[in-house]
Amino acid sequence: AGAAPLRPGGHPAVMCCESKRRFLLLYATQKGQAKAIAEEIWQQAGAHGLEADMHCISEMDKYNLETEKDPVVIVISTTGTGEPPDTARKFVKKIQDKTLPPDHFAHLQYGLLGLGDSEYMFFCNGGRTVDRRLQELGAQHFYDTGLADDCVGLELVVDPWIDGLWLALKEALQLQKEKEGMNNAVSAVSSSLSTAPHAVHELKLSSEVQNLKLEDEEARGSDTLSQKLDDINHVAPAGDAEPSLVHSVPPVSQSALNIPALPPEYIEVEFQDTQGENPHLSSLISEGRTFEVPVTKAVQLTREDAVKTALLLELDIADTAFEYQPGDAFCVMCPNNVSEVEKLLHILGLSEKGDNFVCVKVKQGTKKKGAVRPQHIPERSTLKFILTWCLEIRAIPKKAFLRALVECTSDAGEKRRLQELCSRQGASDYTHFIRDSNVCLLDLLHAFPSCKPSLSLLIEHLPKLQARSYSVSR
Ligand SMILES: Cc1cc2nc3c(=O)[nH]c(=O)nc-3n(C[C@H](O)[C@H](O)[C@H](O)COP(=O)(O)O)c2cc1C
Repeated sequence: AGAAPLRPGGHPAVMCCESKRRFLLLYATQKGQAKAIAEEIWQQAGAHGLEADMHCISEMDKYNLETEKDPVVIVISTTGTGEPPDTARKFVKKIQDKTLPPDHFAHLQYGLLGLGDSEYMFFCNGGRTVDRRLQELGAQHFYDTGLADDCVGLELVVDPWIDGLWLALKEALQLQKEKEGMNNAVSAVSSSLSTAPHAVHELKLSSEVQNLKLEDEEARGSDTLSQKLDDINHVAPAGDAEPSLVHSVPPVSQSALNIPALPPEYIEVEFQDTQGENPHLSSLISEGRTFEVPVTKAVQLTREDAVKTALLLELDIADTAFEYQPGDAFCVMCPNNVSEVEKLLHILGLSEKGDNFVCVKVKQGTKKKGAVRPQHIPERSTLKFILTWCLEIRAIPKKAFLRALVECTSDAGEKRRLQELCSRQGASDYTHFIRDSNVCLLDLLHAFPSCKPSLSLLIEHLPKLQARSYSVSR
């Protein structure tokens, strides 16, 4: 019920709501990404008329897979050398029990999203282990397993996986409803139904997405930003017959659009005149200590034409005192590029305010359920600090972000194109011109010059700038 039909320039039609159907959502995380993704699924569920009953997989007193009738969604990462996260240990031990019969989970329908990093030998092994064992115990997929690679960007798999999840869940719930109905009416029929083929939504995600490769990082450098847009022929297409980032062709350009509901605003920012220090970088990480160390050597290991650039960086840690051993992880925090931050400030009309302290609060009376102040924005820091150290300004904008940007765009043509890009009808344009092209916020703001978002909107929609983890080896 989240997508209401919208005619060009029209208003969303009122749609009736069904009572919300439940599904169980379990996450197993080591560093927080699987949890953040589960929270995103939890948040989106409402707009799809569904309710996610979400728990950490370790909270085994809060759910019971032995009796679970509703579909189960599992988001699980990998740590160590192909191990499931610590929070999943007990769960894995429980399902590994050799005495369990092969139909132990025959009643269970599930979809699994594994997180990993292809730089590691045992890619997504935590998720694969759980997936394999659930299959051995008779559980059935209602949706293809997704394996997301942190090395090229989890979102390349996570976003389409979540987009496809809703239809698959609805089909699974419908099937379950029919099954229950049959069960109630004629018990004899139920046994044959349980073995009937599933109306599974075949996405073949896992195989497709693993083949995605990272675009040359160099092409994302700030100096080449606008060049990139020209290069990929999105701003200046060959002719009107060709679609581009800013230009659509029939049928998209002529159709009525189903666009997502406008996400409610929930952030308020206030500039303060006070002076002071920005927080120490260590406050941006949840565990461990931070050290600022010089980079003493940087060598490009790959050729210029390599699909993915690999760099050997040497850090001088002579002046730091800490113990480490093979298997430990270092988290490297890379700030956003200074000139990109400056460009963003300029477009936002906030160049003068970069050094002002900003107070970020939840907007009073917001309609967003459970709105909380983003934890990754410090209580007291300057605007430049937030844009440099806290927000992932190069993230690929999600459809909800595009939907919100529509409201800040004055040019009618640009507004319509942004509506198309977040609409159901424009789904393949979104994939092609935004996701696959690695378009980021600055690209969009260059391509749609009448779009003038507020700082609060950016804080609502730009994800946390994550520290990147690297394992220590001998
Ligand atoms: C110390 C460490 C070990 C890891 N080991 C693996 C591994 O063996 N296989 C893999 O596919 N990914 C591995 N990863 C990558 C993580 O699974 C990946 O970054 C994931 O997105 C983390 O999700 P989380 O924050 O929910 O734990 C490892 C990451 C770290 C920091």
